[in-house]
Amino acid sequence: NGYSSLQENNYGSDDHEHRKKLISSLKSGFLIGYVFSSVSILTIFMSYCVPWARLIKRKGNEVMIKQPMMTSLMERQEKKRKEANKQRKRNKVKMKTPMMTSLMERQEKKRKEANIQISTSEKLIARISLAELQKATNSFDRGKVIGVGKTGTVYKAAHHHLRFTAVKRLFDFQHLEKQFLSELMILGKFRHKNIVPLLGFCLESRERLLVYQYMPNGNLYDWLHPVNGEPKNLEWHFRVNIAVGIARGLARLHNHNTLQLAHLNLSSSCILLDKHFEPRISNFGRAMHIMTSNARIFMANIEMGEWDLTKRDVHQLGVLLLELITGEDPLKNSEFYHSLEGKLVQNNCLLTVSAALYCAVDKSLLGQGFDREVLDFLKVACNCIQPIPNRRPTMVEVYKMLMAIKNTHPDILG
Ligand SMILES: Nc1ncnc2c1ncn2[C@@H]1O[C@H](COP(=O)(O)OP(=O)(O)OP(=O)(O)O)[C@@H](O)[C@H]1O
Repeated sequence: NGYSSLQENNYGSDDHEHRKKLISSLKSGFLIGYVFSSVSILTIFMSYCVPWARLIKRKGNEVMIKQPMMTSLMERQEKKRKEANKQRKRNKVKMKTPMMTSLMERQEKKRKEANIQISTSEKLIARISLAELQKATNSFDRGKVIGVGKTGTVYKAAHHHLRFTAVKRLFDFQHLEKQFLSELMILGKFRHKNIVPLLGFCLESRERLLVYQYMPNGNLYDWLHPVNGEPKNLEWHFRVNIAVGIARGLARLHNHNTLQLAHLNLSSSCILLDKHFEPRISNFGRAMHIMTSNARIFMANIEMGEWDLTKRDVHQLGVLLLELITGEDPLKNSEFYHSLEGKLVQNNCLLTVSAALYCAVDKSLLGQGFDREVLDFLKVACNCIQPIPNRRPTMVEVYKMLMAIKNTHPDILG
């Protein structure tokens, strides 16, 4: 039992020793395992995370580097695009500018000039309201129409203070603005017994109206060429007086001290007759300043005689004198006037031509004791229509020649 208990004791201490060793080896193994696995996990973690981190960092850096480059590049491109757009616009403007600007400038200049002319005219001629003219013409009643011209319709208007006037309502103001202003400026300045008096004007929205003194005997054309052959006898002394009056009015126009003008649109239809058959020249829409036009022509080095505007008026008056004495309508019988001019060129002899022409004279004028004057009148007319302008007399000379004829019988008209 003792041996067995000793053996048991020996065996018991060995077992204890062995267990201790086992535990310590287990502990160290466990520690090593723990350390190893921790290191492994850390290594694995590092091996994954660090490259990512680096990549992110690099990318971040790249972005940070790229960003300013990109931005400046884009900015430059944007700037270039804007610059190109601006340049394109500038080119467009450059292409348009000379034409557009000059057109706009001219329109603006015209508008300013028109305004100045209107305000100048306002000082000379009364401005009348459209409402008043509507009232005076019964709202432009057709029954009040006394004539229709190329530029407008003329109405007889009744006013309480002016009695009767002739109101000319222009058709299309945009195209006729120049004529309107021309009439205003000229008739505002010229007051003469042989020029139609302009009493007022109206300028409202699109309406342009001119108000003249009413001429009860209408126009000369209607007297010389009656409609439907209605006999309208215009006696010799009336015809002479009309011729003298027209020449007087034109001479005044050509020789005014501040404003010399050529009419350039003379015909029997623009000669109005007042109640005493005194002629009044109308239609100044085409009139021109002589000095300005002559100066321009002189600078262009063109022979003055050919272009002297006053000589055109003299020619037109010559045709009118022939119309007065022959009764031939220049609009319907242009052949008569052409053949007459042809004869003048061929013969250059007024007496022969006048003798031939004498046959064409209105028969009602002959055999009344004025045949000599009728012949002299014809000579004046032929002188005025000379084909070479320099050979035509001046308007003052025409006036004097006609006055001499009239004065042969001064008692006729008093
Ligand atoms: N002040 C007036 N008094 C009386 N009748 C007038 C007056 N003004 C014009 N008339 C009449 O109206 C007609 C037309 O006149 P207007 O001046 O418009 O005609 P026009 O001679 O053809 O001129 P335009 O070419 O400028 O139109 C004249 O022929 C005349 O019979």
